[in-house]
Amino acid sequence: MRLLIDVGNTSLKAVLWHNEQAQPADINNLPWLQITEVIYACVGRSDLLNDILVQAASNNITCFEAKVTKTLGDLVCAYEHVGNLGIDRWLALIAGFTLYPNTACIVVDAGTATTIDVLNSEGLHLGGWILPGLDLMTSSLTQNTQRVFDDGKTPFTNELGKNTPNGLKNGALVATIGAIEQAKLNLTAQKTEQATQIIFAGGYGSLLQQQFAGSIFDSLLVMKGLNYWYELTETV
Ligand SMILES: Nc1ncnc2c1ncn2[C@@H]1O[C@H](COP(=O)(O)OP(=O)(O)O)[C@@H](O)[C@H]1O
Ligand SMILES: CC(C)(COP(=O)(O)O)[C@@H](O)C(=O)NCCC(=O)O
Ligand SMILES: [K+]
Repeated sequence: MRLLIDVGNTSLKAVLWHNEQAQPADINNLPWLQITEVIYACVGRSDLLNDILVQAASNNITCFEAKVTKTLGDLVCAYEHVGNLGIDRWLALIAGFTLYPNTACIVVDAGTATTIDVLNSEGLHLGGWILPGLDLMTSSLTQNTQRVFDDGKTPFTNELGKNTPNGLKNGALVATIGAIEQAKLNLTAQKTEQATQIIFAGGYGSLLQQQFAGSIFDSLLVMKGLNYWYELTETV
């Protein structure tokens, strides 16, 4: 059984991977006797991992930290300085490429930040964008203006706003939708014949997925990426 950990900027997520399936993990009560290895990725506070890594060491369990490399199999990273790309983005790309081989993908991870990454059907990462996540978009406006307010109950929809919370929430949503639409243009410019698969992950992934017909939401995308990263890296 593998322990997979993804430390984001809002929360640490952990699952136990066994028989090709994820089970929820209680990080305060881990079944160390059954864990064979720990594989983790961190873009958030690395100190959140200290306790778990100490426990793993005292149980003689090896820990692997996933890192971005220029290539992984046929997948090629767009960044010149690959160490600057968020590992969560790379893992989501690894999962997208593995789950949808020979298919152009737009991978959207909507958490604290919303990242949008474009991958062509050959596995070439063309690049991407980092946007404030939906909550950061709205809070940056309410915190830096006198009169823009949220009421804590208005949902995000794609309609025109007719009051302030509506204008605020919907503005954040359509800005994000617009960026994803813009990402699609980068693939049509590449004359990709096959349809593009849009894949969503992250806390707001499910909400965004509903805006794009034919797209999918995979709450475990980064975890699957961790598993594939480990399997592909070990065999190289
Ligand atoms: N059902 C949900 N579960 C978790 N987070 C959610 C949910 N709906 C919206 N969110 C928002 O998603 C963000 C957290 O997403 P997550 O992918 O865990 O972030 P990160 O990877 O940055 O830690 C927060 O802004 C949170 O308010
Ligand atoms: C963009 C991110 C903050 C997203 O993190 P998250 O919203 O998942 O917490 C993370 O991928 C990151 O720190 N990236 C480094 C910069 C880059 O990817 O270019
Ligand atoms: K993200």
